Amino acid sequence: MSLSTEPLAVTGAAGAAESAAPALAARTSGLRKVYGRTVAVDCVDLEVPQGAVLGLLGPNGSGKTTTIRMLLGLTRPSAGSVELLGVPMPDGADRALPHVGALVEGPGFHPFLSGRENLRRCAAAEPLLPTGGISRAVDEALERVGLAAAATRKYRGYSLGMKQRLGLAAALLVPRRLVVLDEPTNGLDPAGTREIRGVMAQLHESGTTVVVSSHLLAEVEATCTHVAVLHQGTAVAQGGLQELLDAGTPTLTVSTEDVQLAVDTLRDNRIPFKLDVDGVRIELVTTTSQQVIEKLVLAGVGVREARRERTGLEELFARLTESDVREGS
Ligand SMILES: Nc1ncnc2c1ncn2[C@@H]1O[C@H](COP(=O)(O)OP(=O)(O)OP(=O)(O)O)[C@@H](O)[C@H]1O
Repeated sequence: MSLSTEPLAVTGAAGAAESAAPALAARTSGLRKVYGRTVAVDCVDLEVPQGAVLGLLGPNGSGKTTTIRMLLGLTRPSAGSVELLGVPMPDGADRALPHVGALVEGPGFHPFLSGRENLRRCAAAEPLLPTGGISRAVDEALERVGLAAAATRKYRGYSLGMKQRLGLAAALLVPRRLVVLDEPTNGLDPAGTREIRGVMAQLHESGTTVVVSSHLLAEVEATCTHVAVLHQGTAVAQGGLQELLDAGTPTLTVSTEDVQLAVDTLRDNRIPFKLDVDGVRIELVTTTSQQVIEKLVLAGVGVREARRERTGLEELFARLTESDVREGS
């Protein structure tokens, strides 16, 4: 991935963020945050390519929210640097943030105002939104997150999913170059999750860069083009999702009732394997799944099911979360 180190020309109120597109929508270098004795984030070099949907993946407490807060200038790094849309943070916050929509740590809405009234207040504080455009922007944002029908209801009567969607609507009041979402589907039912995914897909199609944190691999796999895996505050993997998925050694799990015959066949063919719950598991290092299946079938092994699995990212993420479970026990 090429890095743009060129300083961007600063023009007008929004400065660099408006004048040219940096190669990376966000970048951190040697990012570190310490709270007392807790090192929440350490040595994180994050690169968010323009137009990517980057999943910040990691178990609870791995530093996702802290990283996002530093990206947005909500907290100052103890060490290292952050660039958002080509400008340094937090000092360039006034220039970058009008182009960034964020849903972090539950939005602060007024409980006794309706969803629409709340959004109008948010809209009035948007530097890029002219006063005359507020009503339309609010209605469009409500429509986009599926809250148009509930727009006049008081915020305190909203379900968790509706509150989350109103937060997303606030983040989408003006076209953004970058949208940052911290665990946006937390606590949502499947329908709410689908709606948030739909909005993310729309953002991606329109060229908006998205950073979304999650502790769920499946969630990231379903929505992201890129991923960065955090573990105990450090980034242990980063890159294109497909690249990472392809990086590990694939394995083939063969379910069979003829386990002994399968074992003998694999030994005869010098194919390393492990016994699995209902069959054998083969690391596809020197052989392909087709070759393995052919050898087993020719030897008379009744293959009930054969599946390639445990790709690079899954393997890595499993290792992370398993080590956390051990540490916690
Ligand atoms: N304001 C704070 N003061 C003290 N410690 C903090 C603070 N914020 C975060 N931490 C600690 O920093 C570490 C990383 O926390 P962070 O919230 O960034 O992780 P996370 O990956 O977002 O977790 P989760 O998935 O549970 O939201 C944790 O050990 C957390 O307890």
